Amino acid sequence: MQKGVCHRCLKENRFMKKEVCIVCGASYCYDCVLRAMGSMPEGRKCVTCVGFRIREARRGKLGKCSRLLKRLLTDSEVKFIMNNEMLCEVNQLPPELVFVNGETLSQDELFKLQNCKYPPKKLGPGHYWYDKISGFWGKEGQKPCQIITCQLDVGGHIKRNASNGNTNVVLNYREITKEELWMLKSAGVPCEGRPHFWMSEDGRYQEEGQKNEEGKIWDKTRTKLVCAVFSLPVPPGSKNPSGKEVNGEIRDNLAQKSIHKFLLVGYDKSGTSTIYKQAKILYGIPFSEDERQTIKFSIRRKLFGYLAILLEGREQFEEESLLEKRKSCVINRSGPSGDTIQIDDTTIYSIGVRVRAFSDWLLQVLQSDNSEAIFPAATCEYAPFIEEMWKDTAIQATYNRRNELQMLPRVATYFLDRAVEISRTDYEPSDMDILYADGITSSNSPTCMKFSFPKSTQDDSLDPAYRHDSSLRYQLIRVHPRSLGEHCKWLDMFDDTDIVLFCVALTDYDEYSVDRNGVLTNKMLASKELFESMVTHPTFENKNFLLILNKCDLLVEKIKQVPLTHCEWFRDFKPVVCSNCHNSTYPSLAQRASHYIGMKFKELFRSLTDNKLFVSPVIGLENDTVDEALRYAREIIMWDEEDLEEEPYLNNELSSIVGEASSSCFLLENDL
Ligand SMILES: Nc1nc2c(ncn2[C@@H]2O[C@H](COP(=O)(O)OP(=O)(O)OP(=O)(O)O)[C@@H](O)[C@H]2O)c(=O)[nH]1
Ligand SMILES: [Mg+2]
Repeated sequence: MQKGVCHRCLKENRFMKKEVCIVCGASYCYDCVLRAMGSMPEGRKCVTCVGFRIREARRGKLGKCSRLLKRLLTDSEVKFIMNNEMLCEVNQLPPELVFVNGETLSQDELFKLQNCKYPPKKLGPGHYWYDKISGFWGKEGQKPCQIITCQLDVGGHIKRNASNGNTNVVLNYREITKEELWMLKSAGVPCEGRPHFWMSEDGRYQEEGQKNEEGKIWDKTRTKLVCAVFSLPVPPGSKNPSGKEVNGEIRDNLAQKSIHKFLLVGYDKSGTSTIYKQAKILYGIPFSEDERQTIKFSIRRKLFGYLAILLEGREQFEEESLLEKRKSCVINRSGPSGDTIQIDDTTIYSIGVRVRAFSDWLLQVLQSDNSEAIFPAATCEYAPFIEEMWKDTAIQATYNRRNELQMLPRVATYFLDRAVEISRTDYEPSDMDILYADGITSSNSPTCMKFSFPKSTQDDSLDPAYRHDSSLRYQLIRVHPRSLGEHCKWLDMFDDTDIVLFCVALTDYDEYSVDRNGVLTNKMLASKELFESMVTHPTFENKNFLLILNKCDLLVEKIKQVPLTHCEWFRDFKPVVCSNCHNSTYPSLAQRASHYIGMKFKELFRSLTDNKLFVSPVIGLENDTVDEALRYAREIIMWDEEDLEEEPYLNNELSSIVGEASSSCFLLENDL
């Protein structure tokens, strides 16, 4: 039967949702489903399929009916049918299809497994490994996906290569995977040599041959964070035992869905940490005390750096004005009128003794190697000097000419305006300060946050089933490319990513940085190279990619100074110059440049994957654009979930519709 056709009335309507028989896969439209499926004593099966075993590929969908059925029947009817579907005997998993540590299960063993306190989630036919001592559970050849109840007497003995690890580190007979090795290292477990550890369910471990048992690895927040980033399981907490779930309780269809993962990556300084922090603020995820302290320290250190630039600028201005004075003296002496009027502004840029002493000290410290060590203590101690210095007329005069100081970044103004407040002992950074400050953690280790989207007005244009999705959880993981290794070789640790948010700084086209091999490279080309290695990475085949074109605000200014063709990849950018087109509906040069860059990435993506790249322009420092981009990412994942096996063309058809919902995305989607 052709796709999109109802198996009963044979009418074709590809946009109409259909309900599918869990045995034969036949799909029925709204008008036919009740006639074809009858009273559904075993759930959604054609009348002729009742009594037959379900198609195993559909086991994950047991108990999760479509919106169509919910529209047709009352809540309690749907609940009753779904209950039957999950609990009736013929729909149960046949034990002989489940292998644990290489051995097939008996009915008894399967019962034990399904009814223990923490049973495996989504158990279907297949080959699994189970470490009885720690409770680790996973699919054969893969990293652990869950920690289930330990000491269950099911299946055979675990094999060393059960999870296909190649780290030379053995845990309860099994060689662990590299993700687990990161986890152990994060917990401070010494993994040098070829150690064999014994680890119990509560995370206490002991190296073979050593007498002492070591503390629990699960007590460390860092370990849990690493687990979250690499999708490794943590012990089922007492607060949230999953024990009862398997016994047929129907939970909300959406709540059952596992967490959706967004992987945020971009070349150096493309703005990933800004977007990450923006997301935290947007979705109400507080910064931890640790993060706040780290950022406070970095703000203060930066402030000292900005002050130093001001001080150097002052010196320069002072010298210039002295020179100017000398010149004007010469002119005055030889002037025809004999006038002796002189404007003496040298005093404006000269500073007092105390400020000069402080200034000398600061410049010296900044140039020394151990400034890191001096700063934390020094910042508070010198707060009174900062105040005095800030009030100094010479400094203020220099600050007024800050546009001439090339070394001073734009963001400096934000912090310098509040220099006195920031250097006080009781200063605590606000969310805005954190956003404007650089970085989020002191190292470049991956960071992640779980969040859900608050309901917005835009959501009304979405499918009703997704409207109230505060129960849906998302995870944003920010990874620095440096921690992905050469050619992104560590990328496979993020194999369960739902969508990659690839961030590009639009202003990179005329900027350069030194690459791994010490060669000066155009940053846009370096960004392109990183994009290529991610897109072509074997584990990322067929992944959704959303290109985030960041720093739109800065592009507007830069494009006036430097043409886009500066970058060799953009040589054929020829915007039509239209002298009469000054009205606001006509796209600006920056908009056209950003379209064009988006299009270049789209072309590249299509040539590498045959898939469609989604694009979203963003200003990292403005919350609404970041919100829009993340919601767009959510929409893209949703289309994927709209059962693509039934309607594979949905993706393209919908993109323009949804484009309208996310206005800034629309611009690109439509034009390209
Ligand atoms: N004006 C403007 N500045 C931005 C924008 N996005 C980021 N920035 C600034 O660009 C700089 C780099 O941004 P980050 O978020 O630190 O970039 P990153 O990707 O984390 O860079 P790494 O530290 O190399 O990982 C910071 O000073 C940000 O404040 C933007 O959209 N507009
Ligand atoms: Mg950064």
